[in-house]
Amino acid sequence: MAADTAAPLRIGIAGRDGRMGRAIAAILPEGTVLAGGIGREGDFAGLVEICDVVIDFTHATAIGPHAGAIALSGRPWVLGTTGGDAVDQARVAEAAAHAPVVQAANFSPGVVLATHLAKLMAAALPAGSYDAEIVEMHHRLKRDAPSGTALALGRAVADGREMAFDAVRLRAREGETGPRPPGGIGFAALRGGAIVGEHELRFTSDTEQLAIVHRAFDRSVFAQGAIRAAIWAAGRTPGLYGMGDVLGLG
Ligand SMILES: NC(=O)C1=CN([C@@H]2O[C@H](COP(=O)(O)OP(=O)(O)OC[C@H]3O[C@@H](n4cnc5c(N)ncnc54)[C@H](OP(=O)(O)O)[C@@H]3O)[C@@H](O)[C@H]2O)C=CC1
Ligand SMILES: O=C(O)C1=N[C@H](C(=O)O)C[C@H](O)C1
Repeated sequence: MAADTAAPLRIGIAGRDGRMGRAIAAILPEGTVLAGGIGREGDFAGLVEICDVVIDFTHATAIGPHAGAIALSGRPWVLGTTGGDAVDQARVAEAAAHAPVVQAANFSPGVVLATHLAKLMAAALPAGSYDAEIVEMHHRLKRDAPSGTALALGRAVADGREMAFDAVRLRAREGETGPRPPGGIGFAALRGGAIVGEHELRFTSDTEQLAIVHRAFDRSVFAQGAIRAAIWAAGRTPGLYGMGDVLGLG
């Protein structure tokens, strides 16, 4: 008997009752079904078992344990959680050796393009004369800073300049900071109200400034991207993918 090709894609949401989990559940399209969802006390490995793909918007402390469960199951994982460290990222990479993993600090198409532009601009504007600074603003409940998107933009600038990001990243300024180190990439994180997500990358020289600005007006822009990534990831071979892959941009 032929396989039932009309079976809906079973999507699980880790962080189901959070801001992003609710935004995703609200717009799941035809051809998909919400198979389950969990909060912080939930059984992630159990959720993975009953789904074709898991979308994960939770907290940085969950990245490592969730990556372990994904590696064991081989199930596709769409990871939007930010705030993880290098150890978490190593666990994500390990999971991606066993399962298709789509990871993005920001699932909006505008940010995919902004990140690409950031790299091109950084390659064109000499680091010695154009100072790169990234300003982000988010709602008052955001827990990590700088945002994952701000860090991704910073990495793109470092890539464009062929520098190691950790070597040029400038951390928070306070007190007697001394002059700005040449070639550094600075960050400022603002928090307030219900702002969904704003990012601005500025290249400033002695005589001019060039900037890219992205503003998300509604979480549905991230939710749509994450759902698109989930549909794309189902049935893929293991690997660590980004939204550029999902959108066919490489
Ligand atoms: N990549 C992107 O495009 C975007 C990424 N994000 C990122 O997604 C994450 C979630 O954001 P948001 O939805 O606003 O956050 P919320 O605080 O609104 O929701 C977080 C959800 O995760 C659950 N949770 C909290 N701590 C843990 C834990 N230790 N283990 C497992 N689950 C946990 C919560 O459970 P409970 O319901 O039990 O409290 C809740 O359901 C953040 O890292 C944020 O930066 C956000 C927007 C877009
Ligand atoms: O926590 C948020 O809200 C957001 N987090 C992501 C990030 O840290 O970059 C993406 C978006 O800016 C909203």
